[in-house]
Amino acid sequence: SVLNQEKGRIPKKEKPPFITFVLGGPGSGKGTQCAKIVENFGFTHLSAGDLLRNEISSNSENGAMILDTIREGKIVPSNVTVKLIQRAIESSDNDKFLIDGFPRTEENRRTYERIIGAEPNIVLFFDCPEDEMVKRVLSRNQGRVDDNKDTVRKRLEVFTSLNLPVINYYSQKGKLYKIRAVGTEDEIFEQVRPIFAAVESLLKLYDDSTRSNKDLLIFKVP
Ligand SMILES: Nc1ncnc2c1ncn2[C@@H]1O[C@H](COP(=O)(O)OP(=O)(O)O)[C@@H](O)[C@H]1O
Ligand SMILES: Nc1ccn([C@H]2C[C@H](O)[C@@H](COP(=O)(O)OP(=O)(O)O)O2)c(=O)n1
Ligand SMILES: [Mg+2]
Repeated sequence: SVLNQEKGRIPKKEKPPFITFVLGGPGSGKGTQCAKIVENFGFTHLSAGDLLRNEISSNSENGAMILDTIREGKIVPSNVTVKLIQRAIESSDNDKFLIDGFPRTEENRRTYERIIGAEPNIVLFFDCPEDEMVKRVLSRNQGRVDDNKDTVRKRLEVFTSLNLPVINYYSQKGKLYKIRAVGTEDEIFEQVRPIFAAVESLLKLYDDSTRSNKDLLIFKVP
């Protein structure tokens, strides 16, 4: 945006976007609940896993490496994932995003902060018992190479060792909204809805003013 100003152009986006990170173990229902948030609150859903799977199917230079990593239940190098997210945000006209399945490691988180130069406004955590997550993943039926017993077991280990520290980090920052992710999809969404209803009314307030400082957004969710 500094470059844009030097060239005398009007920066495309004067107001910083509203960013929600959506976290939770494999099968905790992130994608399912994101679809409901999109429908009810007009967010743009960016699934890190979907962006990576698109790279595999479009035969990009990193495709083979990404496929191997996903099959092993490991985490793709952060610069690859962050660049895909950055491209998706910049090519969108929306100013509110759900970034689903990211950051999965502290290194993911720090790389995002370094490249994007911002923190998320809020973070959702879908907290689900392991046996329920395994049951859901194994009956997902989307033809995913990682939806098998072996990979899900590895993914749960990676989740506990690498993603829980990220969740604790945002909890300490007061940005974490923990959802008890058991019950029907609709029951779970009734825990999600009040959070975004509060976000919506605050965004309306700031849309009428400058919203130049995202730190002004302090959420008190009922
Ligand atoms: N509350 C729920 N109860 C039962 N099954 C669910 C629930 N929410 C999602 N599912 C199913 O579980 C699987 C995993 O959900 P998904 O949204 O893909 O989770 P994630 O993105 O966290 O891996 C999908 O097949 C989905 O239809
Ligand atoms: N930040 C991320 C997100 C996903 N990945 C890779 C590794 C993950 O096991 C797979 C699948 O992620 P995805 O979010 O689609 O998986 P779930 O919806 O949680 O089942 O993608 C990654 O390497 N880095
Ligand atoms: Mg998902």
